[in-house]
Amino acid sequence: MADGQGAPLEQASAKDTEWAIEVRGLKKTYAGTKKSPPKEALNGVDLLVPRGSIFGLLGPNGAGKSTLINILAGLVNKTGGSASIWGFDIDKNPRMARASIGVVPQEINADVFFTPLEGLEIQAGLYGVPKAERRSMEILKRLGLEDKAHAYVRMLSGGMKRRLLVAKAMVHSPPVLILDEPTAGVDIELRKQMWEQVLELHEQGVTVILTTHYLEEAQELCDTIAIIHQGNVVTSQPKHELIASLDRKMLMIVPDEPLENVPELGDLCGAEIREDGALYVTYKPSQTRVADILNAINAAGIHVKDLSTVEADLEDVFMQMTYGRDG
Ligand SMILES: Nc1ncnc2c1ncn2[C@@H]1O[C@H](COP(=O)(O)OP(=O)(O)OP(=O)(O)O)[C@@H](O)[C@H]1O
Repeated sequence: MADGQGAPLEQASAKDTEWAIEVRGLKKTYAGTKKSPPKEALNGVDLLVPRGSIFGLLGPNGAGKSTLINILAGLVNKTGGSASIWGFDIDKNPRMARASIGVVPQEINADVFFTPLEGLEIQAGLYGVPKAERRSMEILKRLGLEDKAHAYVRMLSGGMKRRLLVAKAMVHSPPVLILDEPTAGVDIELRKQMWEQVLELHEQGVTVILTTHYLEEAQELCDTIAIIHQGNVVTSQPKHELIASLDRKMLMIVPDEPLENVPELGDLCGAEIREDGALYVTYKPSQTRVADILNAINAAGIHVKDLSTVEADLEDVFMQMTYGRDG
């Protein structure tokens, strides 16, 4: 919890670092039981989260994301390796490390006995934030809950309850906020609202780390992405570099007459015909020029009516980095 010194975190940072989170060789093995063997959930994870980023932590079910978050939040003990939050090592300086991070959990476990304002005040007390320094109303305002400050929590909508969880994670003004599946099971409208909140927090200088199963969410929000798979980080880089590294682009070619057979294009690219008779071509931009594909299509006697390119997206990367590795 907070160290009670009231020192701004920027000044108090244990060492000058550009990283919000620095994880090296992190390991976690859950003890086995009579029925199940020990489980290696993290096998030596290295992860650097730049300050000021919106960082997406992706991975299939059971990859180890929650384990990693829970170690950072001080809820699970690591088996090996090291982790620092805002320059504070979680072993050497656990209080400052914990004061530097806010975690918004997956489940809505809103406390029905308190109003949002009371809930925030209690949370601030738990973190040792002195009364004079509490900003509960300001935080509620920031999250659009000002007029619900004195409402019964059970009367809040699902979206408001989620925002209240974010507010609670912010009471001690942590520079790093982790959102665990912030939009799981919410409708599109609420998801968009949540995205706006995340972007606003980011604009206010908060480093945001989020886990999500919605790849379009990571694509929309995050500037940096790590993919974790079977307890290892398989990639961690700026989103655009990650997508470019896939070296895969698609072309949609609409011919004058719908095609019935795939034309002979050699090994320039992969091609398939869509239901409407258009040709869908996949190629590696590092090896093949679009002009060569078009020449081959012309040579096959196909007249092109329309042409569009389709960029690879995070989903393609994710599939290659995770399921493409299995087996
Ligand atoms: N308390 C525990 N005891 C034993 N094994 C556990 C425990 N918690 C998690 N595991 C196992 O560790 C592995 C990683 O789990 P973790 O919850 O970190 O994955 P995750 O990436 O968060 O998955 P999800 O996306 O489904 O939440 C899984 O195989 C899981 O079954």
